[in-house]
Amino acid sequence: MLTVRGISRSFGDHKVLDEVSFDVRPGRMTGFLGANGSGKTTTMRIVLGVLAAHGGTVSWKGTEVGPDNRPDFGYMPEERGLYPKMKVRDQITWLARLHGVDRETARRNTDELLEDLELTGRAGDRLEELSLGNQQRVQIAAALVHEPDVLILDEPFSGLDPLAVETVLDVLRKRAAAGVPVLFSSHQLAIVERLCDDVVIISKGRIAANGSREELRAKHAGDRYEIVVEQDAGWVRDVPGVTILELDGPRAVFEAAPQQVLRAALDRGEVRSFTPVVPTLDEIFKEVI
Ligand SMILES: Nc1ncnc2c1ncn2[C@@H]1O[C@H](COP(=O)(O)OP(=O)(O)OP(=O)(O)O)[C@@H](O)[C@H]1O
Repeated sequence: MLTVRGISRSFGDHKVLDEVSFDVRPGRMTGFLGANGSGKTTTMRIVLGVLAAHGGTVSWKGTEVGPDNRPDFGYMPEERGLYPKMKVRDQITWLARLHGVDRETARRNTDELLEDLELTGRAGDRLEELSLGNQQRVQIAAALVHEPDVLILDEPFSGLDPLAVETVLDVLRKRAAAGVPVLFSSHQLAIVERLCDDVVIISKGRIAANGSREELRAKHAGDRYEIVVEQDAGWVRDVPGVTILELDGPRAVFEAAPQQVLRAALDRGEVRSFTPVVPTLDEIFKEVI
């Protein structure tokens, strides 16, 4: 497990990170969410050791990370930094070799990744000849080719079309399933909602929410319900203690007094459905930041 504890960092007088703590668990995809400038990239750079913290620790498998025991990170930076003139396959293989991977493994890993990322047909093209979305896939291959212990990806899904998102997702899930902790930032909440096991939300340099997707949903669920009956549901507003949030013919969304509403509904006729309303990640995000 990768453990971040009490990380702080300032730039001049500006405190950008204030006691940031969270875990990235092996075998799980952890989404790192926050508004622009909330401190995601700064946190990732400190985790990677390319930027110093002014307080706090990063630990890997229970031991504080230092120059001697840094795990092998696969990093996809926000500023994509590959060579535009170099051919795709040569570039990925070369990056693997830079990480100390032997020639044969480097070639094999490169070809497997290009296949998984549906780039085999572009392997001999220069990077600059590819569309931006395909260049993005090459960046992902570059982060993964040396079989890193931990994956840290800054906005890996930005600029990808929905099919490309699925392709990249499959590749990342495969790594997570093999036991690699995967931390990635994203502004695309719908994607995070669908694919993340764990979610960390940062706001103005502080952790605003943190936990498994289900834990967060349950924690922020409140006392909200949806009922669908046969006839008009307007009577729900007369049930004592109830606050109506939405009313649309036979459907009502309301807060509080669920048992009273259900009883009153059954007295009147058939109940088509009655469910607690679980908040979306989008709603949780807006609530906590
Ligand atoms: N090298 C630096 N010098 C001064 N300020 C910096 C530096 N790096 C980051 N900052 C400031 O730290 C804050 C957090 O920036 P950071 O890049 O970590 O945010 P982010 O959450 O990754 O944002 P985005 O979603 O826009 O990528 C911002 O106010 C930024 O201006």
